[in-house]
Amino acid sequence: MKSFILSIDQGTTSSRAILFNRDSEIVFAAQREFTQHYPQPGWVEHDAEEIWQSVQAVVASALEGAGVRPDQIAAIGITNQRETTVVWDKQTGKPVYRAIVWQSRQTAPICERLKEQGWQKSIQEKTGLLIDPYFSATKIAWMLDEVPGVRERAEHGELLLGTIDTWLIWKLTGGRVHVTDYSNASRTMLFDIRRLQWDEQLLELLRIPESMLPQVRPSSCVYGMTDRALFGEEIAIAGAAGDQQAALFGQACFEKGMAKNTYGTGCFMLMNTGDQAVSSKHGLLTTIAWGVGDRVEYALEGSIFVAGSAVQWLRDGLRMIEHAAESEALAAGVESTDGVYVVPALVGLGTPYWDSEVRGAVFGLTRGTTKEHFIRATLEALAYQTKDVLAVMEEDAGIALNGLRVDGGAVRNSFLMQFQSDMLDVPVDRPVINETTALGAAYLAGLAVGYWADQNDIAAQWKVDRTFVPQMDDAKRRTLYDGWKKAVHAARAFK
Ligand SMILES: Nc1ncnc2c1ncn2[C@@H]1O[C@H](COP(=O)(O)OP(=O)(O)O)[C@@H](O)[C@H]1O
Ligand SMILES: O=P(O)(O)OC[C@H](O)CO
Repeated sequence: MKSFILSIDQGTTSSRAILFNRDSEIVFAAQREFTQHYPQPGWVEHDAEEIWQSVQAVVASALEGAGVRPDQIAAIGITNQRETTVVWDKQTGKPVYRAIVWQSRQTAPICERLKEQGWQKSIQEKTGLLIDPYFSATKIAWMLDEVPGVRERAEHGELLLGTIDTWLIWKLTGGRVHVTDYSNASRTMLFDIRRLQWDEQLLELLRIPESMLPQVRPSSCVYGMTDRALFGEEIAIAGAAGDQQAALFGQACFEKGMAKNTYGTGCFMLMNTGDQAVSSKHGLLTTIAWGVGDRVEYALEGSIFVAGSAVQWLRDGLRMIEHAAESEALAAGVESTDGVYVVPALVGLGTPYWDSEVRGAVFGLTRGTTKEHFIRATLEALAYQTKDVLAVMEEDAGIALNGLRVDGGAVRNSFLMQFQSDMLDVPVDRPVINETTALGAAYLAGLAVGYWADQNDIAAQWKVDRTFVPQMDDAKRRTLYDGWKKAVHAARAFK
């Protein structure tokens, strides 16, 4: 039996390769950042070739660092920044343009046009998504329409498209396999999440030739073998999922009603809704969680744009702290925020407000306000935003949460986690392994090749590091949260 699973986590700012053993322990992790391109205000692009090079480099470092040979790897799992899209030439393997990143707003005019034409309802019914430049569909349309020669080449069947999972699998297999998984397909705004197929009407609407599209497969299955030239060995690529869905899997949220929240740059909260694709009335996204075997499961997703990045802003913009970790002791050093609220709407607000015009605001300042109050109010804002999302999620799903599993860089902050539990009035579970995204991809790959027996085997491996239990009384919780609601309302009025 081979000893390790190699997980490739291709994120927005860095690529990571992590080797896991059968006890879900990290054997070795390697990470490399790559270039962010901002060709115009609001545009974000990546060089897909540089991404591929960064992935090769971290895989090589992980194998070398761990002293592991390729023949000791049972399978590779891939997880990726979602929605980011690449179009490339089938013959040469060269991208026709840089990858357009999920954050990029260059397709806002296309989205406005689709909204004006009345497509919102039908697009939400088919894809579970809202019309927004965030998703892949309009990024593809933009490349076809704006990059000279691309439409013609696409119509001649010379070009392929894909999200980052697709690009990496294509590269890893030496250009032999063009696939994606259900979870990534469900972020394109081209995939019918109930019929489980590309939607002909949306392809026609955006004039995207079908020949460019990858085949959609389950998230746990052998997509192909790596090109022998890469590792001198063929290794099965056996798992793929978008990073937030992979984190849900890595947190073993397998039962309907289980949820996780990832506190990174932003926050992404996902709740497993089982085999039901629940439609949201409050700005949540309905998305495919994963396909394992012949079963597809769904999730509701809420997006908070600014979370850990608010702490970065305290550090780099306001220079109130030198390291993110200092925020914890400073916040805990005061009894309360003394009535201060920070609304960190630095790039607008996501779920449930979807207000791209609102900007950050601070309320309740007095002569007595200190840096500590300000820092505490910023951290508390992460917890309030999460409560905003959870409130609509519980309503849309008709499920009351009885615990939240957390991960991501900011969960190291125990003050924040305790306040989160107090605000939600549910226990918050921080697991031993914080790299749940990579772990989820490893699990998906491991399941496909029999490295782990089944999901029960995996669920039994999930271990809690610390559970934060609610300690705040109801009246205080209500008063604090009412203040937050008022602050958001006032911030939105200032436009
Ligand atoms: N102790 C801490 N308290 C609060 N925020 C933190 C702490 N440590 C890290 N962060 C925040 O977590 C984020 C990094 O988390 P990570 O999961 O690596 O994010 P991403 O994957 O989005 O790059 C940063 O925005 C950082 O400010
Ligand atoms: O790369 P991350 O961790 O910032 O995640 C990006 C999300 O997948 C975008 O939808």
